[in-house]
Amino acid sequence: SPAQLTRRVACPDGKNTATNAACCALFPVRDDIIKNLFHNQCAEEAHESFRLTFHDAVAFSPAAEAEGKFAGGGADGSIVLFDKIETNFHANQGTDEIVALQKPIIARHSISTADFVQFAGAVGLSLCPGAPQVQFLLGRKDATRPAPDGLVPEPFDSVDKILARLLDVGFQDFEVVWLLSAHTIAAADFVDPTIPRTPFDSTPEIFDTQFFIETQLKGTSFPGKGANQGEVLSPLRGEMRLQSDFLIARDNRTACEWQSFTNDQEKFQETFPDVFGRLAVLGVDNSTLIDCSEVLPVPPPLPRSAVPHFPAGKSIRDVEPACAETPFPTFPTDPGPATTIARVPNV
Ligand code: HEM
Ligand SMILES: [Ca+2]
Ligand SMILES: [Mn+2]
Repeated sequence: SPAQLTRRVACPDGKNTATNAACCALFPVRDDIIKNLFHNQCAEEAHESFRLTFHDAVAFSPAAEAEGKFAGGGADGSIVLFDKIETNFHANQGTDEIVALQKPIIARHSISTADFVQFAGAVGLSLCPGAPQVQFLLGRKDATRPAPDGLVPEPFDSVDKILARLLDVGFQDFEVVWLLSAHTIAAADFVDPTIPRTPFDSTPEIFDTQFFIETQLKGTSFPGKGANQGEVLSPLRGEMRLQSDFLIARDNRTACEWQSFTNDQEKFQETFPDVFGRLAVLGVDNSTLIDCSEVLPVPPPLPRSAVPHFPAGKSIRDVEPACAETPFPTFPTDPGPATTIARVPNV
């Protein structure tokens, strides 16, 4: 196979080999992160590190740059390097905690902060069953100045605003849907600060398609006292629904793409690496980067029991279909009484 034809070098640690000697330095970083930051689980810290990749990278505006303004360096580590400034931006609420946990780890390795942010997020993703294998490229330069405020999407932004912002960094409407696959392993701490770690789907510990199914169900209640800025009614007790996810699931530019993921784990897994790979190098001169994807762990497969389903108590009658071209697929309903979704644990 092509892999066997690639010459590998022995790493100085005496344990690992790599296709490029520069990747050797990442093995101890990976092991440190998995053990001491994630405790080997797809839980809060892995989710937050994964989210941080987006908040660092998306703070970049080619449109503003074309007008001669500095508008962020993209995946340049600025959210960690200038954390006193950037973690105070409203859209970055809550990122201060994961930044504080990442800093001592960055300090004990020789890796750029910009690379660390993207690497830690990719490693976090790889701990989640069902996640696809993504790329990791090494060699980003660190930021010398903070990104300006206003570039990270907010859950109360209009669909027009979110799509325009992401188009500025190169993502088409349908690719915004691909990116939002990330919300299958996600929860909110600050949308309703009285109920931190309230998940966006019933399975925040696995990278499955439930997020796309559940966001299409009619909203019935709030997980907390409700109607916070950026929050809309959710269909399940203990589940948080962002207004932005609700609207993008129902907008005629994105609804059919959204629906197409509900019953297609294969498409879901194949599309995410493309958009995540591009996100991870926003603003970066990628001609000098080295492919170290081999250092990332291979994600565990989805458990066989994880098949697309309507949560207990829900059926096709609860769906608010929004794709005019294709009827919403139907799924078996989980047995039992309607359940309350547990909050994501801290590990
Ligand atoms: C496009 C518009 C997006 C909006 C408006 C948005 C908004 C949000 C909000 C409000 C939260 C909850 C934050 C909190 O209160 O703790 C959240 C969580 C999260 N977001 Fe997004 N997001 C977007 C796109 C993305 C993308 C592209 C990624 C890809 C990496 C992503 C990854 C995550 C993750 C992993 C979490 C969960 C963090 C945790 O569980 O601690 N989001 N998002
Ligand atoms: Ca999930
Ligand atoms: Mn969180």
